Amino acid sequence: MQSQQSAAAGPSSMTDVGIAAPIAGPSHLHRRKLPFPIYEDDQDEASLLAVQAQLPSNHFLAQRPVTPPRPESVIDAAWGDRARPDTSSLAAADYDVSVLTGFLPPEEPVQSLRGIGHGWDQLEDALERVQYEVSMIPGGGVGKLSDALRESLRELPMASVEPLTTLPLLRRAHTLTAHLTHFYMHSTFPSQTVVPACLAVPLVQTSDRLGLPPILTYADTVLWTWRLRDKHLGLRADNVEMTTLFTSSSSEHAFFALSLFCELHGPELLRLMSASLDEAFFADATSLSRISAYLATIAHLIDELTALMAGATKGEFGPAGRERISPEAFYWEIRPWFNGGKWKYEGVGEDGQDLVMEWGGPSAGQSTLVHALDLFLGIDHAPRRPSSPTQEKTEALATIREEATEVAEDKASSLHKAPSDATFMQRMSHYMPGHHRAFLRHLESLHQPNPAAPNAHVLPSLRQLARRHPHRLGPAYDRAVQAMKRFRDMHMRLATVFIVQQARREPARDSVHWAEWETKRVAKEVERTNERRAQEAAAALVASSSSSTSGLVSTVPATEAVRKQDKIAGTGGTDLVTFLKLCRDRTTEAILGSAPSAAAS
Ligand code: HEM
Repeated sequence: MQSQQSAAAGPSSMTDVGIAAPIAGPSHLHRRKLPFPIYEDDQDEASLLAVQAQLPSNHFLAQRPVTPPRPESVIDAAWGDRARPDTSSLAAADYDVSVLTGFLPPEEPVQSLRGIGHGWDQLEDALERVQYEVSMIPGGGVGKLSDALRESLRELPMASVEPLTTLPLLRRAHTLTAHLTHFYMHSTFPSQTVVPACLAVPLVQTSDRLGLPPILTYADTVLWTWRLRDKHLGLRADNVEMTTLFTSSSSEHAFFALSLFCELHGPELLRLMSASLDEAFFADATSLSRISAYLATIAHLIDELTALMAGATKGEFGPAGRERISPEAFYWEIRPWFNGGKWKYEGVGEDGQDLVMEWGGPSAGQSTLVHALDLFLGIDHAPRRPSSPTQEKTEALATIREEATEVAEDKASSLHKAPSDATFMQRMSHYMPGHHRAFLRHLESLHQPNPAAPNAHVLPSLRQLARRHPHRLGPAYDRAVQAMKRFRDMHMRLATVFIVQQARREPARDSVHWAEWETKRVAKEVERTNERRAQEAAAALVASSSSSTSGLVSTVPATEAVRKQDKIAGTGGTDLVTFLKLCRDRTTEAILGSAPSAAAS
């Protein structure tokens, strides 16, 4: 285990932060002399940053939240010291990552805060009541909670964070208050816009201690929301079940279990990454062949994640191949509970004033595991330099227009806008627990010069090594990146089946979404009719005027509202198809072309 101070000084690999590598590796050889000069990447970072700064805020990379991340300084240092001894894993407390469970907590999450007092019993009771009521409402219950239950949520006691002295207790408190908040906000349709103080205050306080935003996150719905069926068998796919659901349906259970099963691959992936970085330190012939072998296993494990997702599109995944997520239930009944939004949080300001914040809902895009793989392989999601002056001009114009809209919107609220230079992946990292975000930062820092020790060796990234040794390492590197590309190809298919296709289908007539869907359908119908009439009129005009050569064929422009409605947003609020395709394309770009199948895949 490593202290925060020495981690900041820049340890040479993940092993240094406590991700001990049980895989036979040469960590005892760390004193060997470096056999190569420091490799310089040829990217012009300054001009890339300049381009990032121009991104319009509705760009896919400027994905929600628009509320800036909460500063790390809000994490109470005194509390941190008290909580640290409780991270009783073999991994570094600094990063809350375990060799045995990866980004999942090393022990079964706390299932309930009953008995710790200070109002938490009432919150647990309320969760049980609301889960029961929703489970009895056909169609998922979004927007259909009884007034009495909604009222009772508003009148809960203000739970105190005082007894939450350990990470496991805080995790449960966040999961509990975030779920209750989403139950309350989506209890009506349209949703509520004010988070009552009894939910907002403990949610914000636990969020600040965990380095999370005050909204439901991937950590609340996957990482911290499981229990073991048999306590003696330990954490494995056939011995785990999800808890704290919205609809209690088997589809919702399967949806979260899918991500959990992916996370179960975390420990092995992290060990292999760690061992590879240890070897990268030397990069001699032996090390390169070891890294190649590790990369082959990494590619195989990524393919297992892809296979899990392939099973999900067929409705058969999991240990017994029987897990099934109904795409309709996911889209119309489960997913609406996750939605974030621009909400007023009562009483959470420094002087107890209300604050308006806007956050997106949970998404597996917040999985630290996938971000770590991208960082490890050097798959770069940062915005690229515009390829032509015209494109640059278009982006600049879009920025100006966006800024004008933002100014108008800002007048109406106390909302702060996020800087537009953050990439989607960076933004998603603000939805990760603070420790995991710090882990990613640490991974990045491994390959950057340490200002405190300017003459110290900078560890080459795997990509840099593969470029330096195209014959020895290139093919293995490319195969791992190709595995990530297959993962993203399959993920796009998943998003198509579960979101794009469902958005085109009619919801159930008794669903709260039906009226909205019908309005949109009618608007589209009107638009199509108008376009057809305009074309017919133009054609008639051309036919009747033999002298006309100008071909004045025009169409009535579609209304902006309809166009906006046509955009299908992701669970975290992105323009889905464009965004996921771009993530896939960035992965393809990382392929060096060394593997035999590189060109073909
Ligand atoms: C039915 C299952 C799934 C659906 C419908 C789905 C949908 C989406 C959507 C809509 C996005 C766009 C970003 C957003 O708006 O949040 C996204 C992003 C993402 N999802 Fe999923 N997802 C599913 C399962 C998974 C699983 C199992 C993983 C793996 C842990 C995963 C990993 C990611 C990642 C890493 C991103 C960021 C984009 C990228 O890196 O390619 N998703 N997902």
